[in-house]
Amino acid sequence: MTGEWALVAAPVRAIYGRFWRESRLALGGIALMVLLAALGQVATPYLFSRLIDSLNSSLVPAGIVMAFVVYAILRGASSAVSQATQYMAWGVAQGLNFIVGTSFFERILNKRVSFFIEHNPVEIQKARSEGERSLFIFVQLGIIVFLPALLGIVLGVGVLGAVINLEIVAIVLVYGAAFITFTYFANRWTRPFLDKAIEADQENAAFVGNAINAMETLRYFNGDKWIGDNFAKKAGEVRGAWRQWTVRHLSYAFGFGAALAVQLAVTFLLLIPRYEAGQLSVGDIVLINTLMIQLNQPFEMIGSAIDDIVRAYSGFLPFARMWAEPEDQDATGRLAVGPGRLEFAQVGHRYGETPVVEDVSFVAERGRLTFITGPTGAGKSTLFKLALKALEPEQGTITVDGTDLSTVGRASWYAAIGVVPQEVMLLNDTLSANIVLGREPDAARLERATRLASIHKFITGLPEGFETTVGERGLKLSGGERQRIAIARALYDSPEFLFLDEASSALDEATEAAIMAELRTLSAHTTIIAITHRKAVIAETDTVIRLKARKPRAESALQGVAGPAI
Ligand SMILES: Nc1ncnc2c1ncn2[C@@H]1O[C@H](COP(=O)(O)OP(=O)(O)OP(=O)(O)O)[C@@H](O)[C@H]1O
Repeated sequence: MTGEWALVAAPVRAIYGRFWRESRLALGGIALMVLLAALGQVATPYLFSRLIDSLNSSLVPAGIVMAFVVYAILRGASSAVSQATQYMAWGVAQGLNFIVGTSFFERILNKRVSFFIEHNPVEIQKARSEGERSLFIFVQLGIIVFLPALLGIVLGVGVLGAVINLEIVAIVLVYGAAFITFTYFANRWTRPFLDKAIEADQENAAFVGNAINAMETLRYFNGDKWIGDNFAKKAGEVRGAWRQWTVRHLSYAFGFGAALAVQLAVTFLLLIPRYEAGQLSVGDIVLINTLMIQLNQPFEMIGSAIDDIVRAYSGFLPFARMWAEPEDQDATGRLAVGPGRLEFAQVGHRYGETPVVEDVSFVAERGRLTFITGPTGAGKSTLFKLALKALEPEQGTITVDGTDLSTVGRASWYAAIGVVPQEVMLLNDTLSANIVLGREPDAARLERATRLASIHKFITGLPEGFETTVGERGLKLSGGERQRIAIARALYDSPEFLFLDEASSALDEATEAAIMAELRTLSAHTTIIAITHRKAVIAETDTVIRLKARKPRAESALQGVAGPAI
């Protein structure tokens, strides 16, 4: 299997496997209806041709009249079954959409941090919707095109061969084979344009995601035109590739038309002498004409389905690539928190070839705050990412009350911690939803956390209180308000460990001092580790880990207080 096929096969197998398990009964029912519709499509013209041949006198017997009525009923039933099949197929395929969407989302949730650094939401959403469309098309084509078409061909050819003659069958088959082969090659020749269009479209989605995130800043720099032009350039690439694809296909369409003209001409040249010789009746000619048109249809359907499949395959690639990106490996161990001792022992990490954290050792305990300081880019946030299991240490170990953190499952560790990241992330939802964030709602805990974070008065002073919505990324709030919401969120569950990454950088001195005082009272029961650039927040009794740029190193606490092991 080539790399690309293997890439596509993995999600297709997983998703269709689940689809089959959940929908096989409905799929079986649809297959049965398809069979009935195909039988009807061949049986009714056959019956009609025989009825026409039986009309050889001006007085039509009552039996023949009844037979025409039966023909009409059969025709109606066959049409009803084939319409109903399409709607049933549509309904079943909607079930597939549900499976694709949920499986993809589950998969994305387990991706590594690096995935979210490389891809923005618009790009991910675009890949998901295209992937969903492609997998839907494969099933839809299978059920309402390939299966009926193949049955139609088999039955139609059978009737033609049995009733008329094998030459006509051969003509139909040659035409069909030529049609499908030509479509296949036409798609191979146009595939590069298709891939280019889809790739450019996906890049454009990433570009739009980037631009929307930075829209406010772009405006202040008069960047609207620059961004608009860039978008138009990329959209132009998409349009150009589609145009080239379309022009090629148009020229192939004339080839198909010529093939059909040749097929019909040859058939009638063969038929007319036989009719003259009395070997064929008028009914036979009507039957041949109907069956040929009916038989061409499935071949043409298969041809255009090949078109759709090739397009869907290319459209599926961004989905498959994201599906294949590595996931976070999780351990299964559960953490039993004791006195709350977090220890880094000779921990090292590098991004690519660049060492960022080297040989860092320290201990964070309860009873005092632990601060990590150092110049910008020294690796402070990286140290947090290691402690938060967003990155794995390449050297050394991180232990929590003696348990190696690498053996602890994320869910277990995250149940014990609270985190305030450097960049606060708020959902466009209410203040309470942003603080509770899916945990058990509890008014008392909400009040306690917001009081500790010095934001309770502000929230209760709002007309809608905790039900106030905060806007996209929380942009209806000030930077300091967002930061205090993030602190309240981290404290909501009374965590055993609290990680603060420059959590008070946007606060005025008085608010910062008030929050720090609250945190100091909590430190008896919570291990608190904070990154800061502000010396004013550090007390004499705190532990300080000072990292140095490029060559990080942990130092003793300020003014001789027993500090970390280096
Ligand atoms: N995902 C990444 N890939 C490559 N390099 C990275 C990545 N994340 C951070 N770095 C680099 O690692 C170094 C340390 O980054 P880190 O964010 O840990 O620094 P910091 O000490 O927290 O800085 P600041 O005080 O400015 O927040 C920086 O030079 C940064 O450019």
